[in-house]
Amino acid sequence: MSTISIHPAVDKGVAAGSDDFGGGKLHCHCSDRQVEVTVEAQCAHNHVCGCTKCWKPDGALFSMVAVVPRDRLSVTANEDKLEVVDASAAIQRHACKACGVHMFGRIENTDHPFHGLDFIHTELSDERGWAAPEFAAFTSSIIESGTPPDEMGAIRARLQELGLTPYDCLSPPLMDAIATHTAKAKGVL
Ligand SMILES: N[C@@H](CCC(=O)N[C@@H](CSCO)C(=O)NCC(=O)O)C(=O)O
Ligand SMILES: [Zn+2]
Ligand SMILES: [Zn+2]
Repeated sequence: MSTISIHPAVDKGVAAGSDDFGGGKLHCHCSDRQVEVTVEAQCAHNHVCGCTKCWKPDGALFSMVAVVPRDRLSVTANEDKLEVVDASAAIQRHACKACGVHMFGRIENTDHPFHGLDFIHTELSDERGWAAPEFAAFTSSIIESGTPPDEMGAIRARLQELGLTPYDCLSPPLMDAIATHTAKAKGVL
């Protein structure tokens, strides 16, 4: 067994989701007055992300993050505990002020390619059946959090072993979708 911890949800192998899964509730890590977010949809584009902005559980090198339609997500308990971590970021991450967990990330810029989608961490749900992570995004960015560059070879090999192909931005289909959006906005497509 590898000693590299990518993320607790994948370290023992990536479990497949369920085709008929329709969503669930996310809870923050507080023992008292937990923030609750209700998601009435299966997630899409689940991935592990090495960027410095996504919330990672203690000890994990990567976050695990997916998207759902924003109209399928609502805060159903203790919304007063939420605050936006960085209002200038494209993805505004609504975090619990007490425990620091990011409950959802929302894009308010209507011109953004992913506007209409909210970012969630499915590990915050007790339900099983969420679509599994498919790839690793922003792999090189873990260096920005202090990972020594000479460990990257072993980390990329572990990601490959788990079936999470490492990319340094998003996956090719998502990068193509972003470029298509930009090309249409410019009028060249
Ligand atoms: N090297 C930077 C990269 C940060 C970054 O661009 N993150 C992506 C992916 S987040 C989920 O996949 C992004 O879209 N960020 C927009 C935002 O965070 O608002 C770093 O590590 O910080
Ligand atoms: Zn909390
Ligand atoms: Zn990220």
